[in-house]
Amino acid sequence: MTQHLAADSVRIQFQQRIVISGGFIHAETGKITGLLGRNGNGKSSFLQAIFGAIPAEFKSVRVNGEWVPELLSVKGLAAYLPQKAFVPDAFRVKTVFDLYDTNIQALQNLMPELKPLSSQRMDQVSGGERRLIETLLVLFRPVSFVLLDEPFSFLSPVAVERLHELLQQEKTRKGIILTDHRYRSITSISDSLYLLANQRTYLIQHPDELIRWGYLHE
Ligand SMILES: Nc1ncnc2c1ncn2[C@@H]1O[C@H](COP(=O)(O)OP(=O)(O)OP(=O)(O)O)[C@@H](O)[C@H]1O
Repeated sequence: MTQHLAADSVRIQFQQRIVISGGFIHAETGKITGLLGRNGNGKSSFLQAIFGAIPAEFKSVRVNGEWVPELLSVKGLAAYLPQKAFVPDAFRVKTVFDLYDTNIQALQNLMPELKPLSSQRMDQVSGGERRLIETLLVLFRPVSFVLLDEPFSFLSPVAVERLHELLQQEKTRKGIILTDHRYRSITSISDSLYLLANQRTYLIQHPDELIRWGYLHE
């Protein structure tokens, strides 16, 4: 059965400054929902507030019509990839996959480049390798929804391609919300697309709207 996640009336303020006054997004299992926006427009804050990692002045988050105050408090519901690295440096890659109950061998078959990394410590892998590892840890959580903040950062084109394939594969089991500045990656993979601008989210129906809102040049 398709599951639905709807967040609306999201209002986020830091001190006196309103960052988002009317945030709305809808995601569902089987689909990838892309979120675009210029630097500082509030994409990370929006995802964090929906997940429950930061407080919002106001928000309404519903899953299948039921109000859920914090996604993060409901077991098996959602997982979130923060923009910044989150796995401690001293952990070995294999240990982290074990802790996350993720089958590293199955992933290594899909991504052979992970093989030589499994015995390395997190602070010994490259920036792109670390990003990929942390993205996979979150993407493969046994949850209904994943929220991914800039999973393509630091990734080489071939790693981006592989991650595209894994996202397409995982969306058959999950609803995925994705934000990144590699906008072509987002537009090519998303089933629905939102833009954050002027403190609001807008559902984008046509790529031209990205130009009209000043996200892209003509
Ligand atoms: N904890 C905080 N305290 C005060 N201001 C904050 C805090 N977190 C974020 N901001 C501000 O809120 C605004 C939105 O930040 P956010 O990181 O959500 O934007 P973003 O769209 O994800 O940006 P980018 O694409 O550059 O990562 C920025 O102006 C930022 O400086």
